Formats: sequence, C-alpha cells, structure tokens
Amino acid sequence: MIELEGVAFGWPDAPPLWSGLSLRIAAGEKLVLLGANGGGKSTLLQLLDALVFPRAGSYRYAGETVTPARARRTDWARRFRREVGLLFQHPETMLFNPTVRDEIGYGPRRLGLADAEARIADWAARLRIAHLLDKPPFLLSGGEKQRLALACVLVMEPRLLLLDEPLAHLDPRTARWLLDWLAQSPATVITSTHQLASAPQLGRRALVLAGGGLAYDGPLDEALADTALLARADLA
Ligand SMILES: Nc1ncnc2c1ncn2[C@@H]1O[C@H](COP(=O)(O)OP(=O)(O)OP(=O)(O)O)[C@@H](O)[C@H]1O
Repeated sequence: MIELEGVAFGWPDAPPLWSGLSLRIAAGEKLVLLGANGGGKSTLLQLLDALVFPRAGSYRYAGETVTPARARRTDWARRFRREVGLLFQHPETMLFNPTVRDEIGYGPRRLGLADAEARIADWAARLRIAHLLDKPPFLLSGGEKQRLALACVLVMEPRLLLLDEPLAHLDPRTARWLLDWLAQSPATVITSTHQLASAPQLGRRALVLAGGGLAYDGPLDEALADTALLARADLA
C-alpha cells in the first residue's frame, strides 16, 4: 500500500531531516512510529498524507507515485483524501469550523457522501461529544478537542490512518476506546507516540527515526528490548 524508496526530506532553509528512507507497508498493517523530539515523526506523517513531498526519492501510495502535480488534480486529491486521514499532533491546527457538527461534517459533506449527517451523529456518539454538536470547537476542553479531531478523521473511515500522538490529552476511558477500536479496524494505521507503555497495543511493527534516518524497522518487542537503540532515539 505504501512504498518509500530513497526518500529525502528537509524543510525549506533547514538541513535534511532524513535521506535514503525506504520502507514498504502492506494494507492492514499497524505500525508504531517512535523517535526523539524533532526527529521527524510528524513530518513523515505529513509526507504520507501528501501535505509535503520528497526532495528526492519517491512515495508510492496504492501503486501511484505521490507528486505535487498529482495532488493538485481534483479527481486524484478527492480519492486520496477519501482514503487517507491524518490526526494532527495539535488538534487546534485542524479545527476551523463554526460548530462541532460542521467540523465533523466537513470532510463527508465536501466529498458529497450521501450519509454525511448520519455519520456525524454516529461518530459524535462514539467519541462522546454528541452533547457538544452545536458548540464552537474553540470552547472545548483539550481532551474534548482531541476527541473532536479524532471524530473528524475517523468519520471518513479511512483506509490509511495516520495518528500523531493520539493518546495525548485523552482520558483513560477514551484512550481505551481508541485502542480497542484500532485493534478491530481493518485500516492500515501508523501511530506516532512517546508512550512506550501503550506502544504494544498500537501495533507489532516499529519504525524508529534517529540519526537522520530510519534507525530501525522491525518487531516492536525487539525494539523495546534494544536499550542501545532506545538510547540513540532518546527513548530511554
Ligand atoms: N512546518 C515546518 N516548517 C519548518 N520546520 C518544521 C516544520 N515542522 C517541523 N519542522 C522542523 O522539523 C523537525 C522535525 O519536526 P517534527 O515535528 O517532524 O518532529 P517530531 O519527531 O514529530 O517531534 P516531537 O516528538 O517533538 O513531536 C524539527 O526540527 C522542527 O522544528
């Protein structure tokens, strides 16, 4: 489903974050993305969401190379946005509608989904924010905003789900709900986290970013037992 081949990326006027990054992810895999502060986890998730593009190398999604030109094509972008969802690290950055209802409905309505209103009600109930539907998102608490941001992503029922620190701000009940939901979801899921204790519930395969590249790609339990690797990635 995802193929990165020799990918290099750096933000403008900044040194490369990584180069020569290659990996393959099959449909339905669940991966945990680990790494130090500033190691590039959020950036990698943004690249996989086609918000930024490789400086060198290639990113193929479902067999097609993801390029700025392709992302500008309305038909391709609609299909990609229908299939790929990114939960941003800071929920505020993705909330811009006047009400919680409009926020959850933004994606489904924009893509013209016939069941948009039913989806809004369903996901608001699942995330326990149905009582907030008519409120402006900026009035919500930190955890309520995180639940809303999750609803906005999950309402699209994406095939590829990119979650940037999803457990931050969540109360234990909602965190448990999310972990249980992810465990039964057929979606491909890549989750970045610093919470090593929860990592085994997020996936069996780990990607560790450190030292300007992918320092590890393999079983999560082996990564968690590798003290040298954890130290190199500032994880221990
Ligand atoms: N939009 C941006 N423009 C310019 N530089 C950026 C931007 N976003 C991130 N960076 C820089 O890229 C580097 C990697 O940041 P990124 O947020 O991807 O790391 P991270 O691994 O997610 O970190 P953390 O664990 O602290 O959330 C940092 O040096 C950061 O300052």
